[in-house]
Amino acid sequence: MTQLLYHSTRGGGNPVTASEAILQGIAADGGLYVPQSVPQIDLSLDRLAELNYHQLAYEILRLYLTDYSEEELRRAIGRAYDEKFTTPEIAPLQKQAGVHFLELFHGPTLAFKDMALSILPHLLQIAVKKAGLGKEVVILTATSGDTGKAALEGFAGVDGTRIIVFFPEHGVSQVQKKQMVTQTGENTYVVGIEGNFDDAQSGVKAMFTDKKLLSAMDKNGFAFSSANSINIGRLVPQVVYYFHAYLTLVSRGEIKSGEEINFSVPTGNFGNILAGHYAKQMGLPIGKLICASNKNKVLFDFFSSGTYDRKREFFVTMSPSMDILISSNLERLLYHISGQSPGIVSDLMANLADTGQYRLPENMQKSLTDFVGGYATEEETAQAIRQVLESSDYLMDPHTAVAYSVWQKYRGEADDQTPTVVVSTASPYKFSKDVLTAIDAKFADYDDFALFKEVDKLSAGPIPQAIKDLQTKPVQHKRVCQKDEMRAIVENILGI
Ligand SMILES: N[C@@H](CCOP(=O)(O)O)C(=O)O
Repeated sequence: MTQLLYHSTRGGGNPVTASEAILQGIAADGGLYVPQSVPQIDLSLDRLAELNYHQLAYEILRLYLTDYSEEELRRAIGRAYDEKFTTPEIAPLQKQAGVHFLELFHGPTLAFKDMALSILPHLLQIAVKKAGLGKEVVILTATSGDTGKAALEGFAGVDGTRIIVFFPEHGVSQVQKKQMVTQTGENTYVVGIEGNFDDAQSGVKAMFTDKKLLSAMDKNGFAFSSANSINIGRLVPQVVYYFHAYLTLVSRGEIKSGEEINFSVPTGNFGNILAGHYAKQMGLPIGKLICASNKNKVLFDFFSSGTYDRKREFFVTMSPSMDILISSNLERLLYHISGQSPGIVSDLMANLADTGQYRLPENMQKSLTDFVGGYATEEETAQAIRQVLESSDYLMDPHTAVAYSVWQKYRGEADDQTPTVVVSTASPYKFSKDVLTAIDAKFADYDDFALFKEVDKLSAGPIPQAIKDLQTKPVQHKRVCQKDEMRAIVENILGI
């Protein structure tokens, strides 16, 4: 098979192999690695429909990670998708309320991030060996709630790595925070910041291109990588579940092979939905990718107007993982729809950095037809939770509820009856208080932990083992910093 190489969206440096891109996390010029071309599936959908999740993952991953051997990939897949997932299906599909929910929260941390962060540490360790790196890899991670815990779980105790997670001290759910600050493992560091996710992500990205810091890291035997979806090693495993959802519908006779379906995806950093876009580009029959935002509707405005404008009020919502105004992965989409022009992407990104906004040229705007933007207010999100519980006895978390609400509005407005998969990104247990308050205001007086039993009563399945004893677990991490202290914290942790 010919080698698939990866380029920086901003054109700097030479193309790199998949393992090099995964190891670096982000390109040296601050751009994101993108495949030089999106590979095409080389097996028929009918043949793919015969495969289980592991086999399917191999068939997708081998097309992107061409410098990994078959044995390396199969072993990594086997170790990633094992009994850490509470269902052998890995990503079950539930037909409820006129739609299909793709449940991606049956992994160890109860969020879709497990789908990629269970395998990324294995891919990274292989990459370290291939590169003969001889350095400790420091995984710098910014989180708005879910990535952080999934990354900690994936990298805790992994030889040759340290993981440092920055999260908004006042912008995640109680369960999300407790999941992170109780993380054990000598190579794990968790730091709250007095700022929002965008501050955390910008601080992390700046460190990746900070020459002085990089030189100090190098001298002391460290190298950075990333567990965020800016790392292509996060995105590729996410492509798999789009295929899995489609093929499950074919196997169940819900659709005919080749028929188009839509996906409604709750999105903040644009990584999840971009993985769906790659699946479509690979040949999966996807009609619309519905990009569902919460009250922080920067992506909705972008798709409606062609202008990206992050200069606006930032809201803390009941879907905190999507409280994001700088959607990193949009840069990759811009690269693809610009005809792979690093010059255009660099200009747009420079505008974003300098003025907080950019406007797409007309021809690029016309290339956005795969996507439909929509958003749900807090009240619409709560209403969706109530409505689906009442009609179908099915309990959604607030992120999933955003995607459901946006899909409903889109279907009505566009009169589009295409079978649809709502990507269900987190367990309702992670947001017990908000979920239950959406149903009955009396629950607003309780905390997340006190309400696990109530969630259990509402057919969400038994309280997951992963969070059963969370409330009483000892706190391991107490660091909190200002947003301009992130670099100093990293230097302190590494002793450089
Ligand atoms: N929703 C995320 C924010 C970071 O996104 P990522 O997909 O780039 O890791 C979170 O929960 O942290």
